[in-house]
Amino acid sequence: MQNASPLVGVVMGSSSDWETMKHAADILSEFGVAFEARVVSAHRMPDDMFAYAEAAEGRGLRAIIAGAGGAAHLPGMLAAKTLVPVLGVPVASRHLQGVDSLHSIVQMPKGIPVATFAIGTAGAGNAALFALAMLAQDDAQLRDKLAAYRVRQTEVARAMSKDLI
Ligand SMILES: Nc1c(C(=O)O)ncn1[C@@H]1O[C@H](COP(=O)(O)O)[C@@H](O)[C@H]1O
Repeated sequence: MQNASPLVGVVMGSSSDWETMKHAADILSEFGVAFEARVVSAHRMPDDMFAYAEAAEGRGLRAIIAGAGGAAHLPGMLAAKTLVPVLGVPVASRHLQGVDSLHSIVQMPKGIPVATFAIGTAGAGNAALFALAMLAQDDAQLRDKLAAYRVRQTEVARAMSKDLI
């Protein structure tokens, strides 16, 4: 669903974040929600990052999932420049395992919120599920798909017991 007009932007500070962020993209694909994936570094391409944030609402984006590692300023800077909700994903960093990324994203000053998720792939997946839950507020079909996803997940969890003694 990368050709239809995107509803969700999946952005990241570097292509090295894609291993993590593709877990968000995979879930959006699974649910058939149009999205785009872009590298938009606040540090390395600040003007592009500003332009992306400024255009987001007019382009019809309903959520931006932003992943970054280390001094992870991207989600907060995007949030500073747009009213589109920003969902921050701390990417695991080489030396500090993403605790630095988490703290960078979660410690926003009052007034500019970033919804912050867990470090790594679980956070990326949950950010996508959260974006879907927001979109499902006015999309009954999507709501049904989310409900079915939960049912399947429960079945998988229940089946786990059979492998135990
Ligand atoms: N945190 C940021 C930002 C930003 O916040 O603007 N731009 C790049 N980065 C991060 O730098 C890490 C290393 O990047 P490289 O692998 O390209 O050296 C990545 O996790 C990226 O998100």
